[in-house]
Amino acid sequence: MADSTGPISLTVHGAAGRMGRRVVALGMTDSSFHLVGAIDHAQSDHLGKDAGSVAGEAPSGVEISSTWPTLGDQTGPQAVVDFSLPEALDDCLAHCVKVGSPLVVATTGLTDEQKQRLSDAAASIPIVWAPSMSLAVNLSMKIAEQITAALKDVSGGLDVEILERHHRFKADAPSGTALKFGELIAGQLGESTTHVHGREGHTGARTREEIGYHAIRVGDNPGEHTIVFGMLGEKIELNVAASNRDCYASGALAAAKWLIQENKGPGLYSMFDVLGMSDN
Ligand SMILES: NC(=O)C1=CN([C@@H]2O[C@H](COP(=O)(O)OP(=O)(O)OC[C@H]3O[C@@H](n4cnc5c(N)ncnc54)[C@H](O)[C@@H]3O)[C@@H](O)[C@H]2O)C=CC1
Ligand SMILES: O=C(O)C1=N[C@H](C(=O)O)C[C@H](O)C1
Repeated sequence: MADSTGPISLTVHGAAGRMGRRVVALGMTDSSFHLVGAIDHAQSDHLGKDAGSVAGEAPSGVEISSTWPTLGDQTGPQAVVDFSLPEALDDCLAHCVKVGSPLVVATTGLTDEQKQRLSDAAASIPIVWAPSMSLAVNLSMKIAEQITAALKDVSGGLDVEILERHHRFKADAPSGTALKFGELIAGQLGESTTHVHGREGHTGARTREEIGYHAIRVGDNPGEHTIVFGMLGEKIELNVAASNRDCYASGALAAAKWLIQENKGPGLYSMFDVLGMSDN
């Protein structure tokens, strides 16, 4: 149970997708949650089908729909978990603000304008937003910051390159996680850091200030990031890899529980907050 008022009424946005299905499946087996809504695109082939069945589980009694569930006079806690597409997020945000629902946003590839709308919405509802809901990835981000802080002034200079590998279906590049690693590492390196996406042709020698990003798309890889800290004479490679998508799905559900159990007010929270890894 999420708290004394009973299980969290869970709505999954993007429920028919690769991630949405895993959130539905894990949410159904967790007594802290009661699945009440499964939203997907109005043109989805899965509209009208049972969300549990689409997820490969027992029927849930909840059909995949393009309209939001009406929770009526139910007084228990509710939460929305979003794994969809950037262009789908605005409607989801508007709905959550309208009904006052806590929201977990996992979708990546957001525009600057969308990030601003997320911040604006967080003035009225609690939102967890993170490019990776994985414990191992978030811990690796903290380790990457520490390695950078320790090596940034190393004799001969430090070169940081970020390699990410994902399944062939991924729509955005580089991954939201790679960008977040880069942002955190740049925070340690300093303001003159530049971000270089791939290299081709006569690029000249690498500068000390740049972070390089390389996006690999292969098969069914559920997500892997390697941060290379190269020096003259030696290197460190920090590798974090998912074996399947459940690290993200269970992280998102943990974030929804955290919002409810900690009784979080309006605000924009990160997985560092959820995992107790924030600096402040
Ligand atoms: N933060 C994290 O830990 C993770 C984030 N992601 C991100 O989550 C997102 C989804 O990833 P996948 O599940 O692999 O993609 P997917 O393409 O399999 O699923 C997206 C789902 O959203 C649905 N959708 C599209 N338009 C919609 C609309 N207007 N309303 C409702 N649903 C709509 C699609 O029909 C589809 O079912 C991506 O941005 C991905 O990068 C993925 C894994 C982990
Ligand atoms: O699309 C994916 O699959 C993933 N997307 C996220 C990202 O862009 O960082 C997180 C994870 O790596 C899987």
